[in-house]
Amino acid sequence: MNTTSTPRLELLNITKQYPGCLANDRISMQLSPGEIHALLGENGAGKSTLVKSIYGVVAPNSGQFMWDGKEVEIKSPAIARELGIGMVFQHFSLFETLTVSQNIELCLSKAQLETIGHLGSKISTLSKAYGLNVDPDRLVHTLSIGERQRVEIMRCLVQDVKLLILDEPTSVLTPQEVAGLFDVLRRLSSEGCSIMFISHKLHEVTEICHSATILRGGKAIDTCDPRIETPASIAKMMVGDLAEQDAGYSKKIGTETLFKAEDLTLDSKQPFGTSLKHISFELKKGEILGVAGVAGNGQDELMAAISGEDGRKLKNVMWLDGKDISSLGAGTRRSLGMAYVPEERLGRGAVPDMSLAENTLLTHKVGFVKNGWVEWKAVKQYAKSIIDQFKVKCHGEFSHAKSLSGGNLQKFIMGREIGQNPKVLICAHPTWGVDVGAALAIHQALLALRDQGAAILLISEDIDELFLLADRMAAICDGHLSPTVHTEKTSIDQIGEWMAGTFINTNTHDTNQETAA
Ligand SMILES: Nc1ncnc2c1ncn2[C@@H]1O[C@H](COP(=O)(O)OP(=O)(O)OP(=O)(O)O)[C@@H](O)[C@H]1O
Repeated sequence: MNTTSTPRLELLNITKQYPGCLANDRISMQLSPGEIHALLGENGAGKSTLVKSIYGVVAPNSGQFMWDGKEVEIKSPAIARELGIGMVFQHFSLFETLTVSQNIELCLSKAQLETIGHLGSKISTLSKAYGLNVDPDRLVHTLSIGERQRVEIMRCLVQDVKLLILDEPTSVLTPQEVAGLFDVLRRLSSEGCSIMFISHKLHEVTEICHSATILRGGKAIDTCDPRIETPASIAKMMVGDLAEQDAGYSKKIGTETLFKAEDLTLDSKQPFGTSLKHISFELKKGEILGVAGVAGNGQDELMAAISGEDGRKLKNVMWLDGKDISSLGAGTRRSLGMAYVPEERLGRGAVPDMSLAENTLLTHKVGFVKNGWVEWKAVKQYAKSIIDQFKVKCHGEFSHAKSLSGGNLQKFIMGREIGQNPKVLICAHPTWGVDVGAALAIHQALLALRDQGAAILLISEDIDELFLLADRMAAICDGHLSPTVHTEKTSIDQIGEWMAGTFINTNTHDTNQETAA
């Protein structure tokens, strides 16, 4: 990092006012060439708004940007890219039906394309140089989340990026993918590229960042050198003292079986998807079963099969409370007491252009419709109670889902599903993009639901969180589910080996048994 030279980027009093919300309040900061700078703060503190201003997506009301010492107006992402600013969003902005190469081509100017020459070759060269493993000819809809993120990073690299902005880049990556990403970032930094890094995972900030700015309520309230701080000391700067630490929850043993899958085998609908192979497991009343796995190993397909979103009518493979639900649609399964939190919060977890109240109505199958009429008063009250309980920062139950910050929408979706008191909750990445304080609240709500007698299936790539919350653990690899084991009787190493598929043998019917442990 070169702190003596002119800053690569300097922000002077950047202010952004949304109707009823001062998202950024006179923020000033600077970044040197090669500096990895963390932008930290609670959900809704204004981090995404600030980086969107830098990338020309949001127009600030006032303030100045200095780029390599000269004032610039960043009126659009195209102008940002011309300056050498690249951004990887929290919600990826790729066209699913196009290939990797076509997606990257779309954001390049004619002049850039001419300089690059053959784009596919450039992608392959950079892919090798940075260890990104991106195939230019793959269709985006066939890629896992981790792979899509690498495409987004590649999109920035082909443009000779000088400032790379990453909005919560590690939220859905496996430990191995995070390590790979950090190698890329360190290498870019050593080559003089500045990096702005938004994350709620504070141990990552202390590991990789050279500096940090902390936002609260739209204001830059503090700065620090994360290399000499601890995750706890940074958390304190962000949200004050946390009442309770998120560690050592007691483990429970489930009682009767509420949900059962037996020999669930289902071909993937996607050409590059993962077929489910002889999956059998039981979810018991009053327990959390955690499923670890590297993205793209059948988690999405398993979720779709259990929720009924897959749509294919099966027979005698899934039971809820003893009833065969294999052929029932998603809505009917919900009305029988199942609830889901999918991985993708905008689009599948919530309809972006609908209000929070309307989004609540869509998934709540009991109590909101009487004699064919929607009971709006009850819908509004329910949406409001989630907002209050989970401290969702928004302008009320009529805010559009898309106007919420990522973490606040996640809190709302989790609250909406937990609040239905389901018998069975199937949940992917419960705390994706959620700040430390809110993650604690979500963990406690999940545990309270378990303690009330619900059965919870937790699908996640965050092993630490699985070990913290799950009573039993399993791993999914290439569409096979490992045996399950009591969390206290296993280790990260064993689950890591299962994630790599060591449990898969030729007799796949035998792989789902409870281990002797
Ligand atoms: N388009 C919009 N219209 C109205 N308000 C908005 C809009 N976009 C963001 N906001 C509000 O601005 C504030 C800051 O949001 P922002 O997304 O920048 O927060 P954040 O710090 O990135 O949060 P998170 O960690 O949850 O992603 C929030 O209160 C949010 O509700």
